[in-house]
Amino acid sequence: MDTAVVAEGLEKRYDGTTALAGVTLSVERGEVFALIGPNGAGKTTLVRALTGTTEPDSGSARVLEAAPSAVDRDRLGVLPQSFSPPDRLTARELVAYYAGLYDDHRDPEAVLADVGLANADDTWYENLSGGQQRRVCVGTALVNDPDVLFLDEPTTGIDPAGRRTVWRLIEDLADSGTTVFLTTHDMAEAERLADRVGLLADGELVARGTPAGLVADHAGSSRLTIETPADQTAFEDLPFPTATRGSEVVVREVSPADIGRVVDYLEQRGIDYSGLSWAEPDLEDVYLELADETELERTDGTALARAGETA
Ligand SMILES: Nc1ncnc2c1ncn2[C@@H]1O[C@H](COP(=O)(O)OP(=O)(O)OP(=O)(O)O)[C@@H](O)[C@H]1O
Repeated sequence: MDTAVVAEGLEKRYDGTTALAGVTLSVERGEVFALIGPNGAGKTTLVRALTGTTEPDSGSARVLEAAPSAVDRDRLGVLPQSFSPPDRLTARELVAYYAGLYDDHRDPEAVLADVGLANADDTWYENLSGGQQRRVCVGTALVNDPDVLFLDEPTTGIDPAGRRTVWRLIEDLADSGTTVFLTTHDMAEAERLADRVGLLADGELVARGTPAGLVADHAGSSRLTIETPADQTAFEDLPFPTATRGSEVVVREVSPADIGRVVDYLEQRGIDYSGLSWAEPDLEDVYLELADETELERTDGTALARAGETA
């Protein structure tokens, strides 16, 4: 398979902040690649470096075998994280306007219908809801039927049904051969859409792989979560590993067939519980395993800073 997007050793610093600390990755043609990671990890900076809207300090990027700023614009679609089209154009006028910027483009009416805006197409952009505005923006990014589409948090602010509309749209584009590079905080979105996922933390790509591969490598086993005032010691005779997490006890390596055994154990020992839930590990567990430390450091830091302020 040919490569559509390549980053080699990309570094970018802003004053004292390292946004990208040497990122190397490649995305094959027709692949959907999802970039996940905490706030401030460098995702938008990486998208900007790959689309030619920021210059890296070092390293290089290629899209469709060209430097990002030299890619044929007809072949590239970009939805930036912050995108403010003119407020006093209707959804229909906006999509038609962006269509007019390209030699070849899709039918704007069909694009509006695809993003679920066929009924709001005569409303000024400024009067659309946040989610409707984001749908218009998604429409403008793909109106030229690009070969490579960068979507920086495409479904932020879009309601659950609308999110599924956008997901189906992305799936259809991928089925027709479009390469999609997506950033998202929605693990269900990454897991559903992506062939491969990359996890960026502090400007470094700390893990990459298929969603299933990442889950197998980093997310641990299935778990039964029990809401209970009892702690782990009440569970020590269970033949499964357990851990106390706040007001819950988490029992690991429990298959669906074992749930009955655990419930019998609770009943026989008279252990109080108010809820039970069983879950397979998923991409969210991968994220929590690999990126949670960044959050803990950050929140600890904030708490300490606050303590210092009030002391
Ligand atoms: N133009 C800029 N000037 C100064 N610092 C910047 C600039 N752009 C990004 N940064 C910093 O670089 C780091 C990475 O930011 P970036 O926006 O790439 O993160 P992100 O992963 O996209 O975050 P989010 O999930 O919140 O969108 C942050 O610390 C941010 O403050």
